[in-house]
Amino acid sequence: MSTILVTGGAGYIGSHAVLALKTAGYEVIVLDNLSNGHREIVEEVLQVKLIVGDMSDRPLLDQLFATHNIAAVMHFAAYIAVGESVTEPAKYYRNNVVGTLTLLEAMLAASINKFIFSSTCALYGVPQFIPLTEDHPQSPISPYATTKWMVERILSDFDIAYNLKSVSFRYFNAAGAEPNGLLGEDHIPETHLIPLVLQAALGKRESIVIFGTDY
Ligand SMILES: O=c1ccn([C@@H]2O[C@H](COP(=O)(O)OP(=O)(O)O[C@H]3O[C@H](CO)[C@H](O)[C@H](O)[C@H]3O)[C@@H](O)[C@H]2O)c(=O)[nH]1
Repeated sequence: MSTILVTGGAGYIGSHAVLALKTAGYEVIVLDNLSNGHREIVEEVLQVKLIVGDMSDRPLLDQLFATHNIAAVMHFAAYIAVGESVTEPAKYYRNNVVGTLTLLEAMLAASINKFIFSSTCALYGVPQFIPLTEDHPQSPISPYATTKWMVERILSDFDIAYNLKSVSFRYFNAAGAEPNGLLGEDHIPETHLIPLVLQAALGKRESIVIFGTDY
C-alpha cells in the first residue's frame, strides 16, 4: 500500500485525516513542527511515524522524499488564527505561502505530483449570495484567507506548468470529535467559536464574546 505524507498531522484536521488514512490501509508519515500540534496524538493514539520538522526545511524534505516512497502529500500544516493573521501577517505569508512553496518544489524535485490541500471557505470573503457555491467569486478579507487563496493560485499554475495534480478542500467551520472519542479538538490557544461555546457550557470559562454588530 502507498505511503502518504501528512503535514500538520499532529493538528486537529490533520490528525483526523491520518486516522482515516490508516483505517483505509495506507501507510502514513506525519511531518509536523509541533508548534501547535500534539506529539502524543501521533505517537500514542495514531501510532504512525512522526518526523518533527518544518516544511520550510528544504534539506529535511529532500532527505524525507529520498528515503521514503511517498505517493502523495496531504498538506494541513499552517497557521490558522484569523485574528493573529491581521496583526502578524508576515508570519502567515512566510509560513503558509513560502513554506508551502518550499514543500511543493521539494515534491516536484522528487517527482511526486499528487497534493491534497487544506484550504478554507474563508477565501470567498463576504458572501454575495447564499448558499455559497464553489464558483462564487473569491475575495479573501483576512491575511489568513489570502494565504490559502495564494496557495490555490500556485497549485493551479503548477498543474499547467509542472503537471502537479491537486485537490483543495474549502471546508467551513470544522468542529467536533472523532465518533469513538479517540481524537478531539484542542487548539492552543483556543480561538474557535464552537469549542469556546462548549467550554462556556461546561463551566470551564465564564463567557464568550460574539464579535461584530450585525447579528
Ligand atoms: O470568541 C469568538 C470566536 C469567534 N467568533 C466568530 O465566530 C465565527 C467563527 O470563528 P472561528 O474562529 O470559530 O472560525 P473562523 O471562521 O474564524 O476560522 C476557522 O474556520 C475557517 C473556515 O471558515 C478556517 O478553516 C480557519 O482555519 C478556522 O480557524 C467568526 O465569525 C468569528 O468572528 C466570535 O464571535 N467569538
